[in-house]
Amino acid sequence: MQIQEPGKTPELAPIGSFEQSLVDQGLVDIQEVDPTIYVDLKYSTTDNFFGEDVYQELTRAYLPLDVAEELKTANELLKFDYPDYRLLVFDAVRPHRIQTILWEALDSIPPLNRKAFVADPALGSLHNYGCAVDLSIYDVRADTLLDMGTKYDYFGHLAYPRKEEEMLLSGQLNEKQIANRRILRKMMGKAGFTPINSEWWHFNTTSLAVAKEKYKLIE
Ligand SMILES: C[C@@H](N)C(=O)N[C@H](C)C(=O)O
Ligand SMILES: [Zn+2]
Repeated sequence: MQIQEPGKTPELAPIGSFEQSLVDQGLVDIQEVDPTIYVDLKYSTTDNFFGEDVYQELTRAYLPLDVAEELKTANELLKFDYPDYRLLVFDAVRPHRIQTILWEALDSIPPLNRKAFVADPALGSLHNYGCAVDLSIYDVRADTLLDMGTKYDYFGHLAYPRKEEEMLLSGQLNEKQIANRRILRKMMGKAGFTPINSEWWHFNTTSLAVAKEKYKLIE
């Protein structure tokens, strides 16, 4: 895993024209708002569910300033209660054209079920407005991600927050994994984010209707 460590991004290319266009549209690099947030932008690597770097020139995690500030609040709450823990972001704003690529990559799943894992590009994802973030918790002392019971983008019931009790009873998740997810939900919830039922790593900051009114669709 290649993590962009807080405060230094040596392996990243200088900001290119696409990232500059995000800045021009009012988005900010979240590590400029909070240099203690870690980033491992999975779709900018080949370590993702379809094994391709689809982000290409997008190498940093961007959000609208107000959303980035909410994320900073979540990270501050986390650090206050758990000084060794930091938020680690897997995905932030996601261009709409990439949403289509993700949607089509899962075409073995019928559209009605697929929506639990990837938002239908015909409707749009909150990521396309910078109003959703995918993340976990990194333990800086142990130098590892917390065990959440599945990898990022594990598309199945084991990743479903609403199935945690059932997974615990069947022995597929343990108490510690669920406790770790609860820490993430608690900090994100206090900062104003809402979890979804089907992915422990995904949090929204508003509804799609409000996002469409208030923020720009990133193409
Ligand atoms: C693809 C996955 N990381 C994700 O973010 N899914 C949600 C539902 C989305 O596409 O908005
Ligand atoms: Zn997401």
